[in-house]
Order: sequence, then C-alpha cells, then structure tokens
Amino acid sequence: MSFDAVIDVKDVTKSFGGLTAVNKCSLRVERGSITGLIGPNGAGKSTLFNMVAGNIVPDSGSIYFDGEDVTGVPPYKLFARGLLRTFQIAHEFSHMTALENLMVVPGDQPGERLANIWFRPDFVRKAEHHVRQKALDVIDFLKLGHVKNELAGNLSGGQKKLLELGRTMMVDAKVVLLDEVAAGVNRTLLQDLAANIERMNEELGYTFFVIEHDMDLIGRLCDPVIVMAQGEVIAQGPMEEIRANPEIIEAYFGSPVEAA
Ligand SMILES: Nc1ncnc2c1ncn2[C@@H]1O[C@H](COP(=O)(O)OP(=O)(O)OP(=O)(O)O)[C@@H](O)[C@H]1O
Repeated sequence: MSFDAVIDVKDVTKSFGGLTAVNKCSLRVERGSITGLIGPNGAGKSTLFNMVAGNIVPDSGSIYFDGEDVTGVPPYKLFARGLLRTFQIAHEFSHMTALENLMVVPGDQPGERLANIWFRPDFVRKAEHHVRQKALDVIDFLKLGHVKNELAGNLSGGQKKLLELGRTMMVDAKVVLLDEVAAGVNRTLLQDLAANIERMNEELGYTFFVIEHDMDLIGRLCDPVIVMAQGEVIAQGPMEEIRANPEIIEAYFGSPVEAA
C-alpha cells in the first residue's frame, strides 16, 4: 500500500518533570485523510498535538511535515507552511463581525504597510477587495451568510466553531488540527460542522488531524483512528475495528466505546 504521510511523527517523547506524557510515540497522518486521535484522559493526545503544532518542543524524536523535519519549528512558521490549528475566537476578535474575523486572517496585507497606503492606494484597494471576496466565498461555503455582519461574540457555540474552520480556509492550509471541535456544540450544528469538515476534505483536499471525545463524530468522520493510552499508540485502524476490539475497549475505556 502506498502511503503519503503529510505528518510523520517518529519516536517522539515528552516528559513533564517525572511524568512521561508521550513515550516514544510514532504515527503518521496520510495526506487527504481525516485521521482521528482518541484515548482516555491523560493519554497524551494534547501533548502530542501540541508538539505537532509547534507549541511544545519534544525532548527527543522528530516530526516531519510534508517531508521536512519541523521538530521545534514554532507555530507561526508552520502556519506559513500550511499547518494550522483551529483556535477559539479570542476576546479581542469577538468585537469584530464574522466577515471581519475572516478578513484579518491572512497577515501581511498590503494595507497594513503605511508606505503602501500613501503611495500605492489602488494596489491596497485591490488586495483588500480580493481578501473580502475570499472571505465572502468562505462565508458562502460554510453557509454563514445570515450572520456575516453579526459580531463574532454574539454567535452560537457551533457558529463560532464554523468560523474557526473558516479562518483556516482563508490561508491555503494543507493540514488542519482540530482539538475537541464538538465540545459545546449542539447536535444540530454538530452535523453542520461535520458536513463542512467532510466537504473541506473531499472538495478542497484538506487533511484533518482530529482529537475528539465524541465517538459518534469520530466514527462518522475519521479513517483511520489512532488510539493512545499512557503516552503510547496502542492501536490504529478503521473505527469499526477499534470498536470491535474488546481488549482496547476494556483495558483503556473500561466500557464499550459507544458509551465513552
Ligand atoms: N504542561 C504540563 N505540565 C505538567 N504535566 C502535564 C502538562 N501537560 C500535560 N501534562 C500531563 O501529561 C499527561 C498527558 O496529558 P495530555 O493533556 O496530553 O492528555 P490528553 O490525552 O490530551 O488528556 P485529555 O483527554 O484529558 O485532554 C497528563 O498526565 C497530564 O497531567
């Protein structure tokens, strides 16, 4: 089987004091996949994610993104290369509209440089028009047109999550890391959110790497699913296989996965 790993984690370890949160962990995320990462509380999922996203530097081991060693590369540089993590709409952004929240994502806009505003106003206007058009396209794609002029702080939990997804679409992301995207989202909007993740994956070619406690959502979206426990990868495969593996379920969830 050919395997095109867009994220390749090799033998990565991270300890906090005496506690080894991630222990010689290796895993790969295939380009174009929606890969899930599950496991009980304290399994090391967030620590692993933080290392992939550049927020934490591993003690040992390597992380490759798109074939290049990015171990210890900070998040803003990974962002520029197309590896993005969704982040909650920050307080300061809650006072901007949904549309404005999208328009501020691509940094380094020509209008941010004073010299351009003074000497090249047409250039600035065209660039802003382009960003606005892109933001409107994203709003359309996510079917958020009815709230585009609403302050982000007034959106529902699910709409905020959609907007977070939308922010990743403003730059040309190759891989999006989603951390507990279902938390605080009602069931109806969760279906919207899931449908949009699928569309971004199928229609726009995004790869997703997803930490999630909602097993229904993992089952719907993810293939493969990687299971971590006590800092190690203990299984991976399609969700049906994971669900059907009584040893994993009993040993690491203590109950059937459906009830986790
Ligand atoms: N900054 C830190 N300092 C000290 N210990 C930490 C730190 N971050 C994580 N840990 C510990 O490392 C272990 C793994 O934590 P981590 O948050 O990665 O697990 P998780 O699988 O994401 O759990 P959850 O599902 O509850 O979020 C836990 O025992 C946790 O207490």
